[in-house]
Amino acid sequence: MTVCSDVLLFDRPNGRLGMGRKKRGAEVGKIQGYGGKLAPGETLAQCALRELLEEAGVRAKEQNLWYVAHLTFEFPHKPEWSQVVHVFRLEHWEGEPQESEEMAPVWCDLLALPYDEMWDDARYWMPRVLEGRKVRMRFVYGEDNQTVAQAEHEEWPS
Ligand SMILES: Nc1[nH]c(=O)nc2c1ncn2[C@H]1C[C@H](O)[C@@H](COP(=O)(O)OP(=O)(O)OP(=O)(O)O)O1
Repeated sequence: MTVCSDVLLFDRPNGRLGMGRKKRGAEVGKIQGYGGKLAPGETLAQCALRELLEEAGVRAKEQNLWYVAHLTFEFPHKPEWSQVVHVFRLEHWEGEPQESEEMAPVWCDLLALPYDEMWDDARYWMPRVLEGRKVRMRFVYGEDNQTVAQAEHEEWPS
């Protein structure tokens, strides 16, 4: 299955979360973290920082990335969309997110995230991540490829 890294810019002092609105691809119009597919030979953290730079022009250090979620998305009716996404929270970075070919930056109020404009799974896992919990979940999307049909917590391997 495709593997992706994903970064959430956690601007705690200002009570906001930095994400981007997708300008192209399957998720056009959706608000989501900055991220993309793992390139050969890359670690998840390297991928996260590369995608953040490519999509938002923001630089950050690996030591400031916090691993917060392991998410498996299954699309039985569109298998090519199925993927595993590793989510990192970032609290320190350099620069202000800039619009790129792929994303337009969006700052969201941490207390009122725009779940209606995000992937349907976000409402299940993001509140937990924002509470500081580490999450491992699996989602199965329904026939419309837009609505979560099944959501479950998974065990971390011991
Ligand atoms: N269901 C979902 N919920 C969510 O919150 N984020 C998701 C998601 N599905 C994908 N993402 C995020 C993870 C990652 O940041 C990004 C991956 O999207 P894509 O597969 O479109 O990758 P890209 O086309 O950006 O990859 P590259 O071509 O490598 O840049 O979308």
